[in-house]
Amino acid sequence: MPSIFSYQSAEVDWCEGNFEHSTVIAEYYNTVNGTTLFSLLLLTPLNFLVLEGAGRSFADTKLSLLLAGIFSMYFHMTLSYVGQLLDELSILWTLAVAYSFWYPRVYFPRCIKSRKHFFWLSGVTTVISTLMSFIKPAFNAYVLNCIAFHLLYLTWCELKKCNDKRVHRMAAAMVVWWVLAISSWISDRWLCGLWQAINFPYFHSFWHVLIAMSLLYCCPLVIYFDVNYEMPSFKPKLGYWPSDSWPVVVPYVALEEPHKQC
Ligand SMILES: CCCCCCCC/C=C\CCCCCCCC(=O)N[C@@H](CO)[C@H](O)/C=C/CCCCCCCCCCCCC
Ligand SMILES: [Ca+2]
Ligand SMILES: [Zn+2]
Repeated sequence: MPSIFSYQSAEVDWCEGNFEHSTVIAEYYNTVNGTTLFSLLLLTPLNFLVLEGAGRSFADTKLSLLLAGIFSMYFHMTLSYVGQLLDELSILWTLAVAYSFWYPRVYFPRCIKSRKHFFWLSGVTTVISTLMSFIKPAFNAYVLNCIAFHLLYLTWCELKKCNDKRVHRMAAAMVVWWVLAISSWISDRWLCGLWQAINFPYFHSFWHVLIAMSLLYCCPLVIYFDVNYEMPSFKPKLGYWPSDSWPVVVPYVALEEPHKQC
């Protein structure tokens, strides 16, 4: 019986052929583009600096994003059962951390009276989901992807209340990247025979880059809404570095000076 750490002991094997470019790395392009995912995920916490400047710390969110990137690379390198679980559980816990810290109070269920209570609710749900993850890891990835639909719904609710064109533009970019990402993920899962027939089984590696792009737009947006709710004396502003008109840009959120209270 193979060890849970051994190569190819995972329940899932992505469309890309194994060990075609290296004897150590099972899925070469998925791992390499996992590195891109990792690098882009490293860029997202730069947005948190503005909040740290305003006296809040987000070490947990940054750490969990970092771990998600590292475990994704380990999973594709080994295709081991442990790699698969680490990959999925790190995403689950990143989502749990993000929900605990960033979920706007106005959307709390009625029975939840404070962020501390919501924190406990997220914690208990995540621990139960973690235990259930061991039952059928291949199914977990579908459940994790469904959480994006809830994020889409929340974005929609927020956009209805917001007239700032920059916010609508950033949300549109986030959704476009996500649609491209999820299409790549699904097509790798469901149409692998077709991609192998045309010798192009690389859609999962595209997913890595595309979902990271979506998160790059998602982070400033989440912080924008959070500042509006939690720090009403500050005015958040969305922008693009180095400039709006460049073809390749890094989205960011900035805080304008607090309004003077007289
Ligand atoms: C201000 C901070 C807010 C941050 C909120 C964002 C929360 C980010 C949560 C998770 C990070 C995801 C990192 C992606 C790692 C992908 C690794 C991977 O590819 N794993 C696959 C196997 O290699 C696995 O099959 C994938 C499973 C599904 C992952 C689903 C992730 C959902 C992330 C939701 C992103 C929302 C983007 C906006 C949607 C409108
Ligand atoms: Ca494979
Ligand atoms: Zn992957």
